[in-house]
Amino acid sequence: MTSLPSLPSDLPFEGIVFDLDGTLIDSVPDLALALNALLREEGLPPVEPAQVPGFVGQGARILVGKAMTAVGRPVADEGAGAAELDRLHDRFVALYEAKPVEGTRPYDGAEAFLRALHARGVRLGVCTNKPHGATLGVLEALGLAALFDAVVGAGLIPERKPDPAPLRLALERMGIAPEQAVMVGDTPYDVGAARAAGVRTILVDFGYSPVPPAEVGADILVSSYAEMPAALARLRSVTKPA
Ligand SMILES: O=C(O)COP(=O)(O)O
Ligand SMILES: [Mg+2]
Repeated sequence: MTSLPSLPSDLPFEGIVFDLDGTLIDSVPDLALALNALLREEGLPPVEPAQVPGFVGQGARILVGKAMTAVGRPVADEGAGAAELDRLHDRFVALYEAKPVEGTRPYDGAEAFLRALHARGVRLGVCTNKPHGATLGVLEALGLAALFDAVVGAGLIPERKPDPAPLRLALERMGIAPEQAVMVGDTPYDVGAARAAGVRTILVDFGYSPVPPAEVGADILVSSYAEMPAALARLRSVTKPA
């Protein structure tokens, strides 16, 4: 049996909410597959997988819009463009939901870290801008769904990160007060939501942040899941977000 990472003996929080794409899982392979299937149907050229991280983090509609711009057919999100973007978004989500985990994998050490926290009785949640149905499909397919007390994906409520509302909903469902929580994410959208909700933050530097991770303003920055136990211990000196 794989041994679980050792956590600090005294944890300075009761629950952790994780972002999904770019934080727990590298989902770009399947996002790129679905995007390119959509572009092919539209008679447009494909995007390079290396471009896709720059599209992820603000939800599927923005992802599709950025891809359309990248292939030279920008769609304005107003008037007739908004209806066109709705159509492209719905088709993208259908294509993605049909094949969400062909190449998607948790980052090294992420699953063992989740299992160690779960075994310690820490309450766990997911708060993502990925559509809610697709989020549940990915977590089930990767065998991670049972580890979480709350999963909040896009569409459950109208607001998306960096608005704090979806994070607050996840915490409410976990039964955790903001000051007893930590948010682990990869972008300014995660840190923005957490600060607005009064939640401490850990940022991973290997995700899809559009700005340099050190400039995002998280309380603690880590470069791998191996660094997480020490990061959790350091949270003790982070009393509340600035
Ligand atoms: O933009 C998305 O679709 C998902 O992004 P998130 O899991 O990083 O919130
Ligand atoms: Mg993310």
